[in-house]
Amino acid sequence: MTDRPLVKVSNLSVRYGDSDVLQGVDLQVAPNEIVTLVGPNGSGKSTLIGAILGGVRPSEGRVTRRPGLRIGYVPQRLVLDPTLPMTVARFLSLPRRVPRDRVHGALERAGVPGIADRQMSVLSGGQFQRALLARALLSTPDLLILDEATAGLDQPGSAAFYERIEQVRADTGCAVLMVSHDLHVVMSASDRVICLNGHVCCEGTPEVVAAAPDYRRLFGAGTRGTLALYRHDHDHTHFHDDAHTHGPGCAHHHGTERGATE
Ligand SMILES: Nc1ncnc2c1ncn2[C@@H]1O[C@H](COP(=O)(O)OP(=O)(O)OP(=O)(O)O)[C@@H](O)[C@H]1O
Repeated sequence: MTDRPLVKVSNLSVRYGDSDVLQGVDLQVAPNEIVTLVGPNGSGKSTLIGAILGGVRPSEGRVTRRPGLRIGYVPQRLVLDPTLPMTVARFLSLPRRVPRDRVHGALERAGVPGIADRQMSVLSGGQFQRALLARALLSTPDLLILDEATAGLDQPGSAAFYERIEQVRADTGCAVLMVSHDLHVVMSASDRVICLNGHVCCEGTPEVVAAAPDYRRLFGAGTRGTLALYRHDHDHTHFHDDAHTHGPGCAHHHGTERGATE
């Protein structure tokens, strides 16, 4: 296959002190796919992202990035001093000066073309997150990584943000790896969902994961309605019941299930 993975995580374990936060995690992100990581609080999602970004050291296993891979990262939050005057354009030009037309191009791609001269401190939550998205897009990433990028947005705001992410993927061809708590909202925008709880509990298309016993055990069964509510464009014609799931304590997973969202 020519579609060499952008990132390959192999048998990754991370330990903090004597606590195993991640155990035997395998994961790949292929070019152009949208992969969503879900999992309860403390299940190791940010740690896994940190290992992929290179800031968290594995205690076992490894992370392989395709040579020359450009990653754009959108953090969960960024706290700026509200008394510090800073326009969006200037924020995008930190730490390196970026030509004005590239700033405008990135803001347009992020869905907020008109905010370049506004102060960062007056942006709405959704605009602020899009400014962060625009900043991540400046490097024309092959892989966009978002860690709970919609924290603080309401559900319609989150849904709009994820639609924009899909648009960015369509326009630029980048792959997307995102962490989200907004399971119901985000799942319809994902090619593949990976449910993490220290290990990979289950993975597959959104439908497969939503139906998986491990997912339902972790998040309850009442998600289908909302999942359906935020579905858009994707024409899923069938449901599977054969999720790639594993019982609690299982530290490995099989191949991935793809293709239902094409
Ligand atoms: N630098 C660190 N030192 C020690 N323990 C840490 C460190 N970073 C994370 N942990 C612990 O590792 C576990 C996993 O944390 P992590 O932030 O990866 O989970 P998460 O799934 O992203 O959680 P959340 O959904 O709440 O953001 C938690 O118990 C956390 O306290």
